[in-house]
Amino acid sequence: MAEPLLEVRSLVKVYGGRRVVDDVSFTVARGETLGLVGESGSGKSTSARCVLRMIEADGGEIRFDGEDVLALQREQLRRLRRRMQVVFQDPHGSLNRRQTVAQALEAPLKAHGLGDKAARTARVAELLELVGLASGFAQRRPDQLSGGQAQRVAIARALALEPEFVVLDEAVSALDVSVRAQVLNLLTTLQRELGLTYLFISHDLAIVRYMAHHVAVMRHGRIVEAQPRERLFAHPQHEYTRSLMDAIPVADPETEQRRILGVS
Ligand SMILES: Nc1ncnc2c1ncn2[C@@H]1O[C@H](COP(=O)(O)OP(=O)(O)OP(=O)(O)O)[C@@H](O)[C@H]1O
Repeated sequence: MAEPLLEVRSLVKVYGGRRVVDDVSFTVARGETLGLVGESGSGKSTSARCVLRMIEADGGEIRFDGEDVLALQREQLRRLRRRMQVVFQDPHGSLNRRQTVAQALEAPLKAHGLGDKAARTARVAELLELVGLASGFAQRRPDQLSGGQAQRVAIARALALEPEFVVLDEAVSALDVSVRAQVLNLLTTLQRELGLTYLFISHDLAIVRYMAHHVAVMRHGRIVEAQPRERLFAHPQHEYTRSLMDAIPVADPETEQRRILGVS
């Protein structure tokens, strides 16, 4: 494995006396994608939120580029937040209805005091191009965007501060199948071009297979199995992983890829 950008050791999060994240450990190599897969409620999002310090962990250790994330104070945390971003499932829900696309993309730049108005406008144009949207989208509002377009805007916003690491939390789950493929391909291209590292969260093992270099399977707050993608699919070790595989409608990888891509 390449050098890890993110290392999570024995992470614990407790809600109402229940360990919803229970001794979770994983690493994500720089420039690669770790797929975190498991049924709803298994603790995937909670683990990611702890990594991003959106919520506070109750135990364990998180290292990002060697830095002790859980020990960071305000100003250090602010610097770290530029380097780690997240894209959520609901593209429209994550955008402010009253803001134009340009305002949404400028917001993180303003929040970090980056550039003057002209520089920010230029950056907005650059970001739109990066995610395959024409410059005219800058003046649209969320209700004038399709689900796929809105998710491209959410991705552009996540990239505004040039992060190294992006959490994609069910980022394509709400999209139509054909649009889903386009957004997945966009994410792959962005990873290659910008050297991004992804934590790709999904309940859909078929999509994880398409995206991830390594896969960690989560159940009831624990990682039951973690392997390089090829090995996991060739030799699943855990019964639960096998049951997730059985739930994939088509076992043949080529047919399955066509299903994800929405081509028949
Ligand atoms: N703020 C909270 N307060 C109480 N319980 C919570 C909270 N957030 C999450 N949980 C519980 O923690 C468990 C793990 O939730 P989590 O969202 O991490 O799972 P998940 O695998 O990401 O599933 P999903 O895809 O449905 O979000 C669930 O049982 C959930 O109900």
